[in-house]
Amino acid sequence: MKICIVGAGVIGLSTGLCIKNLLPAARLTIIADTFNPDTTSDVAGGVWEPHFVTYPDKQELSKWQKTTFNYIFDLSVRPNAHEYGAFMCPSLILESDKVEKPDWSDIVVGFNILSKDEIKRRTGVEYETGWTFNTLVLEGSKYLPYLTNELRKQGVNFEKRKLNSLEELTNYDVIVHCTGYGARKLVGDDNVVGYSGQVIKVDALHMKYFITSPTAYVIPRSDGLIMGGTLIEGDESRIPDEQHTKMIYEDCCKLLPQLHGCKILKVLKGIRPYRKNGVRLEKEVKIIGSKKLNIVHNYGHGGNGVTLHWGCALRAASLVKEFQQENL
Ligand SMILES: Cc1cc2nc3c(=O)[nH]c(=O)nc-3n(C[C@H](O)[C@H](O)[C@H](O)COP(=O)(O)OP(=O)(O)OC[C@H]3O[C@@H](n4cnc5c(N)ncnc54)[C@H](O)[C@@H]3O)c2cc1C
Repeated sequence: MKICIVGAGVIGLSTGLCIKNLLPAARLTIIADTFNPDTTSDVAGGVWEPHFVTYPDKQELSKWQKTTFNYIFDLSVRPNAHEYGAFMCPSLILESDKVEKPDWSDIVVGFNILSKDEIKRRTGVEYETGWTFNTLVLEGSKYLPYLTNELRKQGVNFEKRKLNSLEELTNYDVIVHCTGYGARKLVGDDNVVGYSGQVIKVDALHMKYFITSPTAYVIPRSDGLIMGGTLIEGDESRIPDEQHTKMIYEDCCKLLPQLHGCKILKVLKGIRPYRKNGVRLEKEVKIIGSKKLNIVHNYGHGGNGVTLHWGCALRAASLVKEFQQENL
């Protein structure tokens, strides 16, 4: 069976690994116009935290979230967890409005709702909502190379090229489509809307908490700290904006004054692939003249690509297997 995955972000690479686990004999090629370290997945904060996530089937969504949490947790407790960039992280979420307890509160560890007094005592500022819990972080700069190496070891081919249409791939038995924001053009899906995100990496190694407020957030890294960030609808540019860099730095220092003076190491920008009706994870058959394209779509994860990736990758691999069984 000849399979082609289009896209080499966290979704394409993890789907590749799940397909190889399920169908070891499959001949797999991954085509993409950008690879690690130049994809949006490399920019991701990498925190497991559902964020503006929509999907019509709530049970299925919860399954993908839980499966992914458990999978990252398993990576984080292995002796070589640092090679995957997976670790457990104490977290604090602050909101100006009163927000109901999220439906994912039973997936993370030790979810606790803070009283307004407790929030004021801890932060010195008044917020309506405050939650503490432990969640997981997966660093793209380590996890994506790990996935790539695993796939190479299993004989997967990598090809760097930009596609204008999936119809260029008629010589494959199944195409697995994982192009994130690229799907808007590649398959003409107008429901995909890009929300750009800029973050900066600083040398504050001592900060080991994920903290997010209405104006700023910080996420620890093994080699620094991510300060974020912007969320701009419809912005397609991946070139960082200097004014935004300044604003992010100032807002994070307002949230955590101990960050004043830390050095900027890197500025990163990516495009979150939101999709109005939620992730597209389904099979499609297209007839092109005398040829048939068997497609599995797996795109549109918005700001939740890391949070959902493993659950979605397992499902996408099972859809590939369904195509194989139908053709037998
Ligand atoms: C600032 C920021 C912070 C974030 N923080 C988090 C977080 O903490 N937690 C979380 O869960 N998510 C987070 N996200 C969201 C996360 O980054 C995305 O959901 C995820 O990266 C999407 O992965 P993907 O593989 O679908 O897309 P991408 O990483 O964009 O990969 C798409 C791939 O498709 C290829 N491609 C596209 N079009 C074509 C074409 N025409 N031909 C060939 N190849 C093509 C690209 O080259 C690339 O290889 C964040 C995003 C941003 C920007």
